[in-house]
Amino acid sequence: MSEPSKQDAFTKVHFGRELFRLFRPFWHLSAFATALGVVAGLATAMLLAAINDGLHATNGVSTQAVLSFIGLCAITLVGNTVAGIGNSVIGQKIIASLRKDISARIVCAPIAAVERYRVHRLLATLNSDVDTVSAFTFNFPSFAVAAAVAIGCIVYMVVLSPLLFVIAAVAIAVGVAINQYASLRWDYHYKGVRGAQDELQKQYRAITEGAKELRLNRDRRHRVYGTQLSGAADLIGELKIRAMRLYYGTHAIGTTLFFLVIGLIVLEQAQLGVDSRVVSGFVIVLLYIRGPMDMLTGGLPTLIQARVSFQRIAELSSQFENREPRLLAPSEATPRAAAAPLESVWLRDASYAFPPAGDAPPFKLGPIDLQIQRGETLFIVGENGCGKTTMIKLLLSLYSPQSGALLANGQAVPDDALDDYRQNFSAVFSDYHLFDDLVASDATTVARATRYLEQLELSHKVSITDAAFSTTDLSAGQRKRLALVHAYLENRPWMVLDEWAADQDPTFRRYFYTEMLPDLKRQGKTLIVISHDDRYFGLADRVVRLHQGRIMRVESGSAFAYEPNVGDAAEVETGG
Ligand SMILES: Nc1ncnc2c1ncn2[C@@H]1O[C@H](COP(=O)(O)OP(=O)(O)OP(=O)(O)O)[C@@H](O)[C@H]1O
Repeated sequence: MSEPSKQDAFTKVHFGRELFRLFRPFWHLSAFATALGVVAGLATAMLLAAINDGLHATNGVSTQAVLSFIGLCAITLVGNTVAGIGNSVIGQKIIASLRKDISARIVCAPIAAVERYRVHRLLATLNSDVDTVSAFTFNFPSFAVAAAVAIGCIVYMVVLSPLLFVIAAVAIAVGVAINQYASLRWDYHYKGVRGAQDELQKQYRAITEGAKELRLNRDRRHRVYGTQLSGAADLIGELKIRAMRLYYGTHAIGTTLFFLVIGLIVLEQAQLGVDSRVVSGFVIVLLYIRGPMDMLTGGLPTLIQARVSFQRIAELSSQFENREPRLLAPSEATPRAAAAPLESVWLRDASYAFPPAGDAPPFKLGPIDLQIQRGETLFIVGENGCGKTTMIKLLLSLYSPQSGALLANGQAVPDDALDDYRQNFSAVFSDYHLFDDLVASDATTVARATRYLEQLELSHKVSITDAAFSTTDLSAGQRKRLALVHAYLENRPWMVLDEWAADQDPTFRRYFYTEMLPDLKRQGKTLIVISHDDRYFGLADRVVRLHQGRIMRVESGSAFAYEPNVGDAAEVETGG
């Protein structure tokens, strides 16, 4: 569980600058709405003055006073309406842009950074932090209006009676000091809340994605629900209760201060030598100013939460710094260079080490020296955890080598060409994500997809409807075949398949190795296949064997015997 102390390590963020950045695209509307809100606020203060004058008008209220009263009412009405609508529009636009902005950072982030950050923390930022900042930005222009009204009221109080104002100012200063203390405590509590929200998100994932395991394992079920999830939920509740206690305590003190000041002024008006007209005007203003003051102090929790959330977002942004800023530029803005076909890929003395975690030494791949030629069928084999997937992530430029280099056609790939380089590859990872729709919806694509569904023996379960698969509720092996349909449709010259055959039945596995791969090879595809199926190693051109992060051997496929009938028949009969 993250404690506030851990949160202190957050990247410090300049709150004002972040706010400015968010509001900048909408500054016209924001300035207009806020200005009208301020005008409405000042008109309201003038209405108070007019009411006070009316109350003490000995010869009745003049026509001019009535007209100006009506005028002020109209200004208040229009100003408040426009400010309210304008603020809502800005709030919604900021929410949308914040969501898109953070998502863009995730889409463009280095893969290693995304893996390190962890999904539950990303989700917590995408959900709670964005909502918190949105709640604040939504209210921000109203704070500005409330501040303007409060200032208008203060000016009116000074004009009415500097002496009474000094008394009120002392009370306001005490109120501000109390609020300042409360805001510091709030900040402390809310950082704790935010840490617990990460944990809660993690446990939400555990109870949804691990539903089956939890049903089977009573001890884990109690641990996840009874200790971890409930612990996080209770901690959030506890910290929020503490913070709210503080907030309502300070709020109540503020309210009492108001009435104490009013009582003091009314009680001591004779001693203070202040006219009753001034006193009543002052009391009206003090009663009225409570609304804006409540708005300002009530916004304190939102402000503090927004500050913490801004820090979270800034932390994410700083970790997701990317050297490929154009990943989301429209395709036409990044014309595929008339690059030569990818003839060879070379991992030249490349190495990659994961950051250390815990006491165990971090895994290091390499240095590795491996060249792959176009058209080759290369099997990458080795024990679990020897670095096969890490190596293909380097080959696909999803990880950057920490030493050595990745060369395409003998040349280093510059940062701005990495995305083009990757477009040479289709991949089905062992932890693949299955998209349920097709990227293109033209008739040719749909016809090709339908053909692949037939080829992969899925057409009795899945069809294409509105450029999407009719269902993805399939068995594990069938889902993986569907992922392969996407790879086929991409029709890239290089294909990477990470233990694709692992959950296929023996018949289909044999079909994959003996029919599909050779067929792809005949089409000129370069095939990089991670495999544990040693029975089929003989079908590769080369077999690269990794051991503990290093290439142990590179052998020709012909070094492995493949006996087409004996092994397969036995496997099919015994079910693998
Ligand atoms: N994101 C990560 N952060 C830290 N360590 C990692 C990460 N991913 C993998 N590793 C470590 O790197 C090592 C190699 O992992 P990799 O996935 O490359 O192995 P593999 O050969 O593909 O294994 P398998 O056959 O089980 O799929 C493992 O020891 C693993 O613990």
